[in-house]
Amino acid sequence: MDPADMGADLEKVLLTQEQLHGRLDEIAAQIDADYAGKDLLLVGVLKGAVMVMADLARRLHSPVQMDWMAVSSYGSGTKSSGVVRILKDLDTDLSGRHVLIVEDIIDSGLTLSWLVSNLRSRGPASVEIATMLRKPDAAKVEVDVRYIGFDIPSEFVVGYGLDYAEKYRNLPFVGTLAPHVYGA
Ligand SMILES: O=P(O)(O)OC[C@H]1O[C@H](OP(=O)(O)OP(=O)(O)O)[C@H](O)[C@@H]1O
Ligand code: HPA
Ligand SMILES: [Mg+2]
Repeated sequence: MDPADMGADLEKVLLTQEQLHGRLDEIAAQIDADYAGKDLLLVGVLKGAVMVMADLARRLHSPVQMDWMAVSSYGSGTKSSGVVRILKDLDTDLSGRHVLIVEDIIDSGLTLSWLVSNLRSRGPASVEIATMLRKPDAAKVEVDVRYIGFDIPSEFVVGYGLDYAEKYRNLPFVGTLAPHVYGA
């Protein structure tokens, strides 16, 4: 897709579709090797993780299970307050399971840090994280991440599942928005 298709809303492309897919090939191969002989449950975090989940899962060679959670931070306008509410819980019992959480981005880290301890309390055999993007300079809490696509600067990005006001998730690449989109 040409950035021009979304009007003049984009400022720059940070990661192309080819870069995202190339990195997913490598991560999928690592996951295949690490979980060889084990039953793996992928847990996608709605809605941002939809694209990475779909593209990662199709690259894996074992018949994984996929389940979804929807969570929401609340607090007055803050992005991730660290206080997280479950909007949709898993359908799967985690006892004894090898769980791999699939995320689009770790920004402050608050969402995942909460989610990891929530899922660990359910008696799984293991809980690890795969994220397409991470903003190391934005971390408010350290999260132990097993698989990382790319470290990126602390800029607000959209595309490949990531939204601004619920839009732009369908861009096949990751980019930044032009200032006029934010009303600047
Ligand atoms: O590291 P953090 O600062 O906690 O931010 C990362 C989280 O924020 C975004 O989700 P959001 O809550 O916006 O929901 P969405 O996935 O539906 O866009 C993103 O998809 C991560 O889940
Ligand atoms: O940079 C971002 N873009 C979109 N959604 C997000 N959620 C956390 N960080 C981001
Ligand atoms: Mg989001």
